[in-house]
Amino acid sequence: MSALAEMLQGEVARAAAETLLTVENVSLTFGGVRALSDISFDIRKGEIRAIIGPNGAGKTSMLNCINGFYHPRSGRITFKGKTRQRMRPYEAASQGIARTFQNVALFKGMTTLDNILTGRTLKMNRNFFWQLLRHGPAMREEIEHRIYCEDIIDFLEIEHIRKTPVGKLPYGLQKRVELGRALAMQPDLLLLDEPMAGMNLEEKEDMCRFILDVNRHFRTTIALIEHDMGVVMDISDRVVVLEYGHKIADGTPDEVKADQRVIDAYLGVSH
Ligand SMILES: Nc1ncnc2c1ncn2[C@@H]1O[C@H](COP(=O)(O)OP(=O)(O)OP(=O)(O)O)[C@@H](O)[C@H]1O
Repeated sequence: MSALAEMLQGEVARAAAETLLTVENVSLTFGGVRALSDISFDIRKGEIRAIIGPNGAGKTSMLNCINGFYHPRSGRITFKGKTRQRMRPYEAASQGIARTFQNVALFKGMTTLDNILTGRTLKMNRNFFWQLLRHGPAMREEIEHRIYCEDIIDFLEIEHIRKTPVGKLPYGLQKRVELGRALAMQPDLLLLDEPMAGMNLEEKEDMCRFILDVNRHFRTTIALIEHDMGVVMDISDRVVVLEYGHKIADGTPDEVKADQRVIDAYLGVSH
């Protein structure tokens, strides 16, 4: 093999190794509404990838396709080298995709610790019988899961609310607990749907710091939807922009910021 061919092969292999998820020509419709039209982009291992766009652009629908909640009408999604046509949310979760929601989705009557422990469910090996007995291997396993969750609680600086029912917590802290539960799944890919929605400035700054820390400390790849452009441009490695279900731009924050179609979309210029 020539030196050039070898080099090219190396490049291809490296690019493949660096890509965690590929979305290819994905389309999704609801009755007459085309929520997504022929969308393609990728997410590289270790990056923070933002998905932005005006209201109704298709951002949440895209996350829902990635985590198996919606099944695209056409196109395909490849995660960790495995291409799938249809996948259910629990299969996506067991393969390493965790998710938080636009409106917090926690068990409001349960404590912070118990909510975060629910994130370990898929990691539990002992069956229901052992868990009922709370004895032997099941007991040991539960202790290990609790230690793991306590570490996450320390990491997210929420020790003071570990025994508080989450329904009693302010919204910003509930969002942090939800992040904790997703982290408890030890995901390869973390999907965050508007993690800073409804937060005040201080809460937003905290959440930004935690997202960056999660990315660096756990090396978790993150895809996030966020409306706050300052935040998106500050913390993302790359940004994909949707408008009316179409992809209109894809690149670094600087590239996207300078793109005329993006400027028009955000200023409401009709095409
Ligand atoms: N379950 C559904 N049934 C019918 N239409 C839907 C459904 N989910 C989304 N849509 C439609 O698909 C389009 C894209 O919606 P989506 O929620 O993905 O946009 P979005 O960019 O996340 O918007 P927002 O920023 O307001 O959350 C919209 O026209 C929306 O009305």
